[in-house]
Formats: sequence, structure tokens, C-alpha cells
Amino acid sequence: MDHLLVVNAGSSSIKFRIYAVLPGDRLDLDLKGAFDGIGAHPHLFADDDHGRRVEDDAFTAGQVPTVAAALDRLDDWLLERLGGERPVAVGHRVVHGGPDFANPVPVDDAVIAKLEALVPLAPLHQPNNLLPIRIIRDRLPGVPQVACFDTAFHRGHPDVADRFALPEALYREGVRRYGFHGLSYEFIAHRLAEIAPDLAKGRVVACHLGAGASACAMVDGRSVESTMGFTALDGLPMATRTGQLDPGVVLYLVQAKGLGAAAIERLLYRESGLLGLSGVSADMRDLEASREPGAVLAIDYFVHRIVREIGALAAAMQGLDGIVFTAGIGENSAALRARVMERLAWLGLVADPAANARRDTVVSAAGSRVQALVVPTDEEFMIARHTLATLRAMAPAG
Ligand SMILES: Nc1ncnc2c1ncn2[C@@H]1O[C@H](COP(=O)(O)OP(=O)(O)O)[C@@H](O)[C@H]1O
Ligand SMILES: CC(=O)OP(=O)(O)O
Ligand SMILES: [Mg+2]
Repeated sequence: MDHLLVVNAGSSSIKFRIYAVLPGDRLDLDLKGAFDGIGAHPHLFADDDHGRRVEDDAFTAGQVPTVAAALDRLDDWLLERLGGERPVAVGHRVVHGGPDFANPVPVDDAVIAKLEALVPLAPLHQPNNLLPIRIIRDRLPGVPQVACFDTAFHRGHPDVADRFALPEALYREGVRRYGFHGLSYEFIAHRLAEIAPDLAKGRVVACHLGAGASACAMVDGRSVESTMGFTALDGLPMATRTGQLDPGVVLYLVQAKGLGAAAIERLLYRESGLLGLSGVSADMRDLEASREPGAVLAIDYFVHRIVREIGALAAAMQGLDGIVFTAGIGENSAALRARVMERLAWLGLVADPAANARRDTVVSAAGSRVQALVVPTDEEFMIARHTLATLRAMAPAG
């Protein structure tokens, strides 16, 4: 039996899957797990194909301070799970594909060098995406690896959505509005076509609200706008990232306060967002449980910006047929969804509070002009499909 390994290394977690590749290239999940809470409350867990927990280990922050440290513990364990077998391929999420990569690609040294050059544009993610690629290249030489990009799904944007109002030369060298969370949005588009085919053909704003957060405008299943831009800093506020910020603030930090690039990067990527606003936590669960004024403000700001962006994306599409909530916060916080839906009443969205509390798929009321859905995302499934398709294109089965 052939197996496929999928690795989604993020800013604070490594999600992994092992799939059996069945005849007709159907994918059958064998193992699903994650090392999450890295640097805070590290936790390694995995479930087998029957959903039984086969691994459940908690660590101290000091034992697993970084994604690199987590990978150090994870690689032997994962190779053991493969039982000494070499997977047919390994698929990876890579956050930034830059101007060169609009599709998944087989990884070689030249590709790694190009992706390495994009590290400054995704400092929380790109180094963590490249590390497992290097580890597997060393430990399983010759096993094909495929990089699947968060930017790829957005590459068909109309020109006006792809640009900043900067001189053309900067656009040509790659200073563009790429958009991220593309694997997640591609999965949502795929899933909507199955569960709500009419809506899937319409105008939808999908809101990926996790540690990173963005919204994507989709028309007939294709991305036409994203709140994220050149980097995954733009748009909505996130766990520790600012979201949209007047670039004049950055000039002020340089000119009036003498901050250098490293200090600014730390501020914008790691000390801001829900954490910076609240002074309490980067985690929505902590904020929802807190009565601190900062925690209340952080959630108010998050809701305000989500609603603002949905309005802007609806205007960009000249109308709105539905919204989708996904990722950690979007899938799990009924309170957050309720507040967003309440503020979209003017667009014709009528919530169904009981359905929302139950986390039904459809959380808007029957007859609501704008539908609202909760759709759990599955970036790893999308990576697996792309990896297998890329593998088949490399070496046609015969
Ligand atoms: N039950 C819940 N209620 C509110 N927020 C939640 C809940 N469960 C998870 N979250 C939030 O989801 C976020 C993580 O989302 P996730 O999509 O897993 O992030 P990522 O993959 O980007 O690390 C956490 O910040 C946490 O606050
Ligand atoms: C692009 C991005 O922000 O990803 P994540 O939500 O995994 O941090
Ligand atoms: Mg994520």
C-alpha cells in the first residue's frame, strides 16, 4: 500500500496526516494529528483511522520552545508511524509562493532557494515551512516532495485587486497583493460545491478566523479579492499580528522612535493583534473568558474589522449571497459568529441563534437573503490532493 505524508507547519503548530493511496488515487486517512501550542502549552496528539487517540503527550514550553524543537521530536516518531516504509510523496503547506509559484511544485534545490528568498515576507511561517522539507530531504532522500502554496488560489485576481498604488516597477519586482490562506479557501470552495451548490456559484465571503485571520471574496468558487496582501500582516487583526495598518505608523516608528527592522518586525508580527490590544492573551478562548477591559476591546475590534472587511468585499463583488465561517475561531466561537451576523443584518442576513449555538452547517435563518454557514476547513486534504496530482504529472503511472 502506498502512503502519502502531509505536513502543515505553521507559526505555532505542525499538523500532519498520513493517507493511504487507494486505487483511482482515492485518499484514505490513516493518521491525523498535530503538535500544537508550541512555545506555550505544547501538545502532541494523533488519532488513527478509527478516530482513536494513539498519541497524547503534553510538554512544557521550555521542552518545546520552537517549531524546530517540535520537529526534532516529531520526525523519528512520524517515520516510525510509517513503519520504515518510504511514502510515495510528501506534501507541504508553504505560505508564500511569491511571483513565481502559482501552482504546486515538486521541490528541488532551486525551488528551495527561491522559497528561502521569501522568508522576509513571511517570517512567522516560511522558515517553519522550509525546515520539514529539509529534514525529509535528508532523512528520506529521493522521496518526492511537493510545495503547495497559500498564495496560489488567489493568483487569478483582477489587476486592481492585485496591486498597490505604487510605481509600476515595484509591481514588476513582485510587490503585489498576493493573499494567503489559499489552501483553506480552495477547500471551502470545493466543500461548498458539495453542500451548497447554488451558493457555491454565487458571491461568497469566506472568513478564515484562526491564529492568522483573513477574508476572501469568491465568485463561482474562484478568489477575486483577499484582505491579505504582500504579506500575511494585512487585513484583519490576528492573534499577534496587527492586520491593516497605516504605513505612516511604520515611518513614525523609524523616524521618531529610531526602531530598526528587527524591532518593527517583532512588534507587527508577534506583539500586536489580539495580544497587543488586550494585554491579556493572543488566544480567543482566554479573551472570551476574561472581563479585563483590554480583552473586551480586542474582541470588539476584531468584530468591527471583520464586519468592515465583509462590507468592502461585498462591494468589490457588487453583492453578497453568503458568508462562511472557518478555522479555529470561526468554527468554534458561536459568540463571535453571532456578533458578526448581527452586524450584517443591514445586508439582509438573518441569523438562526439556535442553529448557531448548535454549530449547524447553516447558521442563518430560512429565508435569510444572505446565507451564513460554518464549514470546517481542511488544508491538509487540499495539500494531499495537490501533492498526488503533482506526483502523477511528474511520473505518469504505468
Ligand atoms: N472554542 C473556541 N472558542 C473560541 N476560540 C477558539 C476555540 N477553539 C479554538 N479557538 C481559537 O482558534 C485559534 C486557533 O485557530 P487555528 O485555526 O487552529 O489556528 P492556526 O491553524 O492558524 O494556528 C486560537 O487562537 C483560539 O483562540
Ligand atoms: C497565512 C497565515 O496567516 O497562516 P496561519 O493562519 O496558519 O498563521
Ligand atoms: Mg492556520
